[in-house]
Amino acid sequence: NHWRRCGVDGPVPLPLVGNLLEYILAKKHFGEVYQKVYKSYSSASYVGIYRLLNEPAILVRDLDFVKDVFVRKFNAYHDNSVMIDPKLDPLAMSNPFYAKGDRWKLLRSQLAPLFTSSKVKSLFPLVYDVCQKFEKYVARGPDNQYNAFEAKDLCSKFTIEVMASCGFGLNGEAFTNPNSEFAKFGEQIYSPTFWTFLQSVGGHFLPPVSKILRLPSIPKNIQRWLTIIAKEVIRRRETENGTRNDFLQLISDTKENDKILSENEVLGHCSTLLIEGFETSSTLMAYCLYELAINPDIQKAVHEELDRVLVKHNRTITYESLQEMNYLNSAMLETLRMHPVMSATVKLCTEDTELPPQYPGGRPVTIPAGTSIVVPVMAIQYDPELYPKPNTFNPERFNDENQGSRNKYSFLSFGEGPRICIGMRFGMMQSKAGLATILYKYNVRLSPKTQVPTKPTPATYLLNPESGLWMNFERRLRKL
Ligand code: HEM
Repeated sequence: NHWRRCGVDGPVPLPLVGNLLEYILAKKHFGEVYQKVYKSYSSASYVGIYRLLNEPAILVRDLDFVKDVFVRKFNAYHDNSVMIDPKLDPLAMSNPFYAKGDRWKLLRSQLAPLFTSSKVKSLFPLVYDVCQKFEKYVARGPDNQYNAFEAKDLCSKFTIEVMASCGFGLNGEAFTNPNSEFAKFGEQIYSPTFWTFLQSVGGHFLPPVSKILRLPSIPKNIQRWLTIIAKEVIRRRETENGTRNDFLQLISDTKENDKILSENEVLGHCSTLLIEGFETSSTLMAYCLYELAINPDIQKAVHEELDRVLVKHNRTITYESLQEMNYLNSAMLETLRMHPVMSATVKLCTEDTELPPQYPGGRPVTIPAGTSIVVPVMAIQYDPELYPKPNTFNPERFNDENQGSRNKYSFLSFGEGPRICIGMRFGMMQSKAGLATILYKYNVRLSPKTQVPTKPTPATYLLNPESGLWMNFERRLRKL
């Protein structure tokens, strides 16, 4: 009765599971469940819903309200509606994504200097080295009974290797050693399993239950492993007196009030970058390859751009050449529109706040502090009023002209405002470098094993293709 009493319209909930029955039965990803609600209330600026254990939440529809949440009323909506237990998850305590209030401000300010354009550019040589390994690995061909590469797995190898190198200055051996610690880490933390499903449900919807079940956001053995390698690398750097241009060095050199950060702070930040940095980018890369494989004309246009740009750069991918690949950039943004890695962002309203009327001519409503605010990113990015023919992959939506004429808050794959993804520039750079490396040399074809259209698995918090994205790479014959 909560929303009925407040005079807010919304779907009738079921006991315990609220409006998330299909999610809890693992039939749909929660992003798809929110999309269904979004579509059913087309004239409302928001909808009153219930999440698990019938927690009342507001699902935002109107883009002006979205702007309030991310920017205009940031004071009331600055925290993410996620909770972690410091005892269970000491490393995640350094991740700004989980941090609240002043602690978030501090962590964000410590990380921000790492992501300026010049710092991102300075990391490019390390990314380039990994691109070379990536190319060699693909050239060797798939090594499985399906005679095809699974794109998510393939691209994760690339991004794990990049993060091992750019984060810690280590060789992750993701391409050469199937038992490498880095490869196992990637698999364990993000591959869809019953554990990741429980962790997603517990950590993001039912924090008290996750506390009782003792479900950390990062598995304990991974926390131990990360701590050991980071400490070892920090010690080695101290004794060798070496410097290397990577995240670990940049963080170690960071000063807070003229004091360098403690070893634990450095360790916490490195683990944040490793965890946030690889899965998001590999998901973008894998879905982009999938979309290009099922849209051969668009793939052809990407190839033409690569040939045109790289001929000017000695047929070598450089940081500068990446800046000239505008069409590939648009294809990546269109991929993120259709496959937003975080299909919904959930903020916490931290003070009693007046909302605009739900329907034109209605009256304003005050919601209490503690209410979760769901921004249904996937639903907004599939709204035909914002993106006509939303199921069609069309990179032209992201050329300068079309992007400029659309409401800024209709594209939320990196969030917006003061909490926008801090690693956006680096994530786009590493993904673009990896994609350009492969696409310059190969045509991408889908293997019959791939389900089209692809469906996200409900078992992971971030978007993940349910039955994989299987594909083959055929060497391109380029005219000289
Ligand atoms: C394609 C790649 C990526 C995508 C789609 C992505 C997406 C996102 C999204 C949606 C958020 C939440 C924004 C919000 O709370 O409103 C976020 C936050 C964050 N991302 Fe990314 N991300 C990507 C790459 C990266 C990389 C490469 C790093 C670091 C190396 C990174 C580090 C972070 C951090 C630390 C936060 C928390 C920021 C805060 O709360 O202040 N991300 N990202």
